Amino acid sequence: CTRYVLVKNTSVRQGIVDAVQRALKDPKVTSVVICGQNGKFCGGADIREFAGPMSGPPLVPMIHAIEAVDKPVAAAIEGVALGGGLELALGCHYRIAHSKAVLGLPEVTLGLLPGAGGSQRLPRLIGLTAALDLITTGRHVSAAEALKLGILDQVTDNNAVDLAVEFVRSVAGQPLDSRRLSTLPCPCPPDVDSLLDKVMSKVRQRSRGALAPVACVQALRAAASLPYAQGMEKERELMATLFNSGQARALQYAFFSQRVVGKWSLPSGASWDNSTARTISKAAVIGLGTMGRGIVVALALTGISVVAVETQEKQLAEASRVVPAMLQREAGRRRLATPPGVISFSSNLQDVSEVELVIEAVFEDMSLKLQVFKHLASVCRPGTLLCSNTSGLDIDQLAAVTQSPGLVVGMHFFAPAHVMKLLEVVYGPRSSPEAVATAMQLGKRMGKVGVAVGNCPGFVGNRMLKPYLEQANFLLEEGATPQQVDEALEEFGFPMGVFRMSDLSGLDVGWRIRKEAGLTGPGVESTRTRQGRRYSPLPDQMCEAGRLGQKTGKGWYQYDGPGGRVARSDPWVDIFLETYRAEHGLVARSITPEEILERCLYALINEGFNILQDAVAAGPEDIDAIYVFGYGWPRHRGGPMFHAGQVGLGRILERLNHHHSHPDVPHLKPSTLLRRLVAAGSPPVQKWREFINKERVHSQL
Ligand SMILES: CCC[C@H](O)CC(=O)SCCNC(=O)CCNC(=O)[C@H](O)C(C)(C)COP(=O)([O-])OP(=O)([O-])OC[C@H]1O[C@@H](n2cnc3c(N)ncnc32)[C@H](O)[C@@H]1OP(=O)([O-])[O-]
Repeated sequence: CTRYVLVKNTSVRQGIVDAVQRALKDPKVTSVVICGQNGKFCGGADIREFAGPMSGPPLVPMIHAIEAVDKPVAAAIEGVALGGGLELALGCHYRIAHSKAVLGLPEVTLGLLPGAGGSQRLPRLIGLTAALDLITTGRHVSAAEALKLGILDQVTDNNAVDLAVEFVRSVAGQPLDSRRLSTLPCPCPPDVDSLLDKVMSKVRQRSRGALAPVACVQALRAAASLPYAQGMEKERELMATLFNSGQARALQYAFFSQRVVGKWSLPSGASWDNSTARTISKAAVIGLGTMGRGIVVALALTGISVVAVETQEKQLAEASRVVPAMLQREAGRRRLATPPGVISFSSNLQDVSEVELVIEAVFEDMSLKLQVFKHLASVCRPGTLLCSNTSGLDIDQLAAVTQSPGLVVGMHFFAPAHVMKLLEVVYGPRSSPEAVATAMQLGKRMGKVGVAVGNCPGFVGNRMLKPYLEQANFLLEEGATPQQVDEALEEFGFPMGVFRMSDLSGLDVGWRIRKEAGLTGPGVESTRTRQGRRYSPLPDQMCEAGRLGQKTGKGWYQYDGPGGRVARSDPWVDIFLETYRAEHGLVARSITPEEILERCLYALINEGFNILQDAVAAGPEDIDAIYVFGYGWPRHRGGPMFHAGQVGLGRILERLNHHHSHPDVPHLKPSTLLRRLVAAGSPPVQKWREFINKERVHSQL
């Protein structure tokens, strides 16, 4: 057994082909081990190669050639064997892995299917049922699970390559027929058709218009019912369709966006690679409402010691009971043996004096937050980082009441905070790079997708949501029903339409904010114009009627009672809307799903362009990651800014101009950046950052 070293990513395929051929010809070689370099087997195909023509030997014949070799070939898996990497390992006769290795076929998450024989070999190895689960979800499995499933032959805590060498030597000369997966039948349960139908309907329901999960089931149906060669033909056909789809491009863009946002930069020039983060081991959370409790759990799961402070005794008692159970549950879900962090509960703000970082999570009220920040500034030791979990208040105003405004940032979590992936890290004009770096690193430790954003009302996510919600309300005024609006958005791919979502989160949240902004409340006239802009008082009137959403059993829909989850249309709402229109002299018209999507989505996208123009987000990827990870934007549509590029910037501009010129919809004034991008020939989304920077230098924005 001779070791051949395979070099460099771009030449990996050629390297494997050459090495296997040499091994075949060399009579001294009795067996072969394929391994990776630097402790990593293979993360799969290079996704960046998908944009252009593929060079080098193609993967499928290469894997067939390995499988056909008449000397035993083992894959020694360290680190990862994902996608094409696992498919390569499935072409080997044996698979030996290190206990920390991770395996999977995540192609579905990139809008593809395992297109190098994975959809045909894996079910032949582990059976149709288990293969359906792995391939349609794309989930990663540990070496221990892979061993149990039968993907691996052996797992070791020691050197996997050494074990694989020893192993293949021991089996040299033994027959290999039963080890060539392409020659085996696919183990299926007796009711195979009903299983496939069930999985297909589950996948269709879960994926909301995504093509890849459906194609994965089709490929597995072929594995279950056709000989290997015909199954491969089906895999090839399905892969060709997916490969050229807009969805695959969107999902691959989303994969890279998630990584781009980690490489944050601030307008000052500070960035991830020139700023140092502090390592936090002791933190505090102030306020143990829903958000505070989730944040405590998210911190404790990283192993950080947390002081959890709540001044209201009743709330504190409840949190002390509920939070440890939440932690236990979440640790179980993440398969952590014991919850690592230590939590101490307190009603005394003085107890945060020794921590390195505080996250304030009290009620969304500026005067209350200012009070807490003043108190923290006097209690905490100098140098403590002070963070606010605000969803849109001014970070700079909070920083101004502390001695070290550079150490203040926003950390905007999304409910439930221990589950949702998004974290907006909000920097004010005085926030130091160190504070931003620390918050971003802390987010990463918590498993979040952190996005650094500038300080403005609503930051990025909620600022874009405002015009989207406004348009949804205007559509009700003009003749749509909540169901029509929600159905159009859900058909687009959102898990929930805007009105269902509003019922879930509570209509009173926005009501309180509008009251604070002087837009509604006692003494404010009930007109359709407020502060010089079109305004819909519909949601305020719903709140005034006590319809706050699911918690009151009634909102835009009716529910089985307070806390009910199943939304049913409510004739009360229809009468309410008719009465409202009559009072304001509005004549209901028929509104198409296309108009609903244009009005809601293009309003949101237009605000995204304004945000880029104002440098509140560093690039379109930041906005897209925020919407995919925090606002339910369908991942297979990339994100709002990517979607704008797919639709065509010229088309978006034309439709915004059209709606803007409508006398009753004066809100949709196209952003200057959008106009300039269209004038510049609508460059692809990957070029916008560069374009914006150039425009800024030439003072065009
Ligand atoms: C015929 C077709 C056959 C086949 O069925 C198709 C496939 O295999 S489809 C593929 C199926 N495979 C997958 O879907 C696996 C996708 N990859 C992963 O899940 C994780 O990256 C991995 C677990 C491997 C490492 O996680 P980690 O340690 O946290 O590290 P990280 O995530 O931060 O990445 C580090 C850097 O590597 C980059 N990069 C990574 N992978 C790829 C790639 N495949 N390509 C290109 N680039 C890739 C990544 O962008 C980043 O670049 P940068 O410039 O430094 O920002």
